[in-house]
Amino acid sequence: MEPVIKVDRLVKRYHKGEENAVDDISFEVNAGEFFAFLGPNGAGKTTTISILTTILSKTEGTVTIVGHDVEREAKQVRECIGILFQNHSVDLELTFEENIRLHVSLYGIYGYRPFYRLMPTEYKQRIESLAEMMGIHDSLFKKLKTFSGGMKRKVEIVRSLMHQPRVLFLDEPTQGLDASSRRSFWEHMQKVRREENVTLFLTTHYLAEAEDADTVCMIHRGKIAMSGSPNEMKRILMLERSMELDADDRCALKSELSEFKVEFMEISNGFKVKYQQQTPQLLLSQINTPLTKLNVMQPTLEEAYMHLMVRKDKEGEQNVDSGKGA
Ligand SMILES: Nc1ncnc2c1ncn2[C@@H]1O[C@H](COP(=O)(O)OP(=O)(O)OP(=O)(O)O)[C@@H](O)[C@H]1O
Repeated sequence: MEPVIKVDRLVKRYHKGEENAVDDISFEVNAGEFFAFLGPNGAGKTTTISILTTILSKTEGTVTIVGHDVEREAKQVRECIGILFQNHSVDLELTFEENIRLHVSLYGIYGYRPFYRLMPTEYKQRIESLAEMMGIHDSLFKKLKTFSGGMKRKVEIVRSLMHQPRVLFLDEPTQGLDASSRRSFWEHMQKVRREENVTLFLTTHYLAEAEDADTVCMIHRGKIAMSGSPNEMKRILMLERSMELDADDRCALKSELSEFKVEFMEISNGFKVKYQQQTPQLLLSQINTPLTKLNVMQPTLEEAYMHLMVRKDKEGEQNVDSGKGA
C-alpha cells in the first residue's frame, strides 16, 4: 500500500539562513498510523509540518500526501488534510456552530446559509456526530467566549474533521491546556482515530503523549536522529532498566544483592537494582528476604529522548572541535 505521507530528501534553507533548517530528511507514514515528530526547539518541526501542509515552500526534495505533490497539487493536498495549530484560531463572538459554518463556507465544503436550519442535512449530520464524538454536543449553539481552553480545542478538532481528511496534523495540540483537558483531548483523539480512520501526524513537547505512537521520529538540528517505535528506541538506546526493592530486614536484602552479579545502589527507601541482562523475574526468584516493596521501573520515551539528544549534542560539539583542529 502506498504511504499516506512520503518525504524524500527534504531540504529547507531559509533566506539568509546559515544552516539548513531541514537538512535532507526522508520518512514515510502509512495509512492509519500515529506518527510523532519530536525534537528540541529549533530542530525543524514547524518548518517540516509547514511544508507538508502546503504553507511553506521547500528548497529541495519531494513530498507527497496521499499521492499528491505538495507544490504541484497543493489544492488536492489541502483537501485531504486537516490541521490543528498551536494557537487557538476561533472566533469567540460566534457560536460553536457558526464557527464551523463559516469555516466550511470559506473552504467551499458547503455553501453558506444564514441559518443553521437552512444548511444541508449532510452538514448537520456531520457537525452533530463530530460534536457528539467530542462530548460537546450540548454546546453547539453557545458562544465560544463561554468555552474553556479544552472545549475550544475540541471545536477546532470538529472543524478540522468536517471534510473527512485522511491525515490530521497536530502541531503541539495540547499546548496551554491543563492536565485534565490534555487527558480528555487524547481520549477523544483515540476515538477520532478509531471512528474516522485518520492518520495522525503529531509534534509535541509533552513526550508522554507520544508513548502510544506507532512511530516516533526524533529530529535534531534539521536531521533525523532516530526513528522507530517507542519500544524499539528504548531498546536501541539500551536505557537503564531498574527495580526498586525494600525489606524490613535491609541488611539481609543487601547481602543477598551483593552476591548477585547486578549493579545496585542504596536509595532513601530501599535499593535500586539495575537489570540489563536478567529479567526481573529471574532476579526476584533468587531473593529469599521477604520484600516490603517492589517497583519494576520501565524506561520512558522522555528518557530515550533525553539520552539521544544529549548524545547528539555531544557529537555536534566533537565535530566542531575536530573542525577547529583541522
Ligand atoms: N522564517 C524564518 N527565517 C529564518 N530562519 C527560520 C525561520 N523560521 C525558522 N527558522 C530557523 O529554522 C530552524 C528550525 O525552526 P523551526 O521553527 O522549524 O523549529 P521547531 O523544531 O519547530 O522549534 P519549536 O519547537 O521551537 O517550535 C531554527 O534554527 C529557526 O531559527
